[in-house]
Amino acid sequence: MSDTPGIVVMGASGRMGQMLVREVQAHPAMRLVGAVERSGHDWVGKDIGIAMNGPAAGVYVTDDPLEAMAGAQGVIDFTTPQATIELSVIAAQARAVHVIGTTGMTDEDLAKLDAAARHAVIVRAGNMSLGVNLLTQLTKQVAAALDEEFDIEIVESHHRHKVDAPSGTALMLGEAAAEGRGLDFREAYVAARDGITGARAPGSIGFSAIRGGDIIGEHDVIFAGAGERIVLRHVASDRALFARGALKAVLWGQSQTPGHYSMLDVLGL
Ligand SMILES: NC(=O)C1=CN([C@@H]2O[C@H](COP(=O)(O)OP(=O)(O)OC[C@H]3O[C@@H](n4cnc5c(N)ncnc54)[C@H](OP(=O)(O)O)[C@@H]3O)[C@@H](O)[C@H]2O)C=CC1
Ligand SMILES: O=C(O)C1=N[C@H](C(=O)O)C[C@H](O)C1
Repeated sequence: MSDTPGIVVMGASGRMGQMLVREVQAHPAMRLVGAVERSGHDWVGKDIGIAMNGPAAGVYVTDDPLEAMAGAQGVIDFTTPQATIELSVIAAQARAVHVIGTTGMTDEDLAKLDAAARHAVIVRAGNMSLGVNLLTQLTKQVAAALDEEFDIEIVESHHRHKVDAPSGTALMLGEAAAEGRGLDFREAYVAARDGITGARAPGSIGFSAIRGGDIIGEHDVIFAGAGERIVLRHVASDRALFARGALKAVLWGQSQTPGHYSMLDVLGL
């Protein structure tokens, strides 16, 4: 039995899933021990390496997360809210670190994750990159330094396949801005302006979402004042960025006590 943690990748055929499989396989301090896809997916039963048009990996895709988690110390999960919530119960039973990149969670979903995190380590972030997590801190700082004369707007752009809006990253940035300015995020939140909206409400935080092509993920936090504008921007040009953050999180989680953590905890920001 090896000392390196055994890692399961949930949603292994997805855009992030495939990236995660490659990164886990290439990492010297972890082993790929499982790959999960939804029931009915045509990769189920196949060797994950072959399914990804590469050499055999000796790991067969299963639709049974419980089976995949046997002997695993961590699971990395970039899927859907429903799949993530179901998996959180299984990961907690297995006492495995559950790293969650899935976005589009409701408050009810988050409460279920809090419950699972009483028994196991969960690390969840709408964006796993160092750059975006640093940007949340900068956003909080700038929002605190500027008064309400500077309107805060967040613009995000993603590929045509993305199903949720605003993005998880945009919400993280919005929450950081609200915190910096001492606003209640829910009260400040304004999305999807259309028609005769009336003038901008003072103290609001606006969100705009662009969807198209193969954009990996771009975020602007705009502080718009009279005669000047400050724009904080993050551009992701490679999904490996998110996968590497997730790998860092699953290793970090091995030495933590149960709880619901964020990438700020992992990165010490
Ligand atoms: N936090 C971060 O840093 C990042 C977060 N994300 C988020 O990650 C999520 C996934 O993104 P992306 O990879 O682009 O999406 P994809 O649709 O490409 O991948 C999701 C995968 O999950 C699979 N899946 C769905 N239900 C289940 C289930 N019950 N069991 C196992 N697998 C399941 C899907 O299968 P099928 O297609 O057959 O339904 C699909 O293969 C999104 O929420 C996205 O916003 C993305 C990038 C970075
Ligand atoms: O769906 C994506 O692709 C991404 N989702 C995350 C989000 O919702 O912010 C992170 C990244 O921007 C890519």
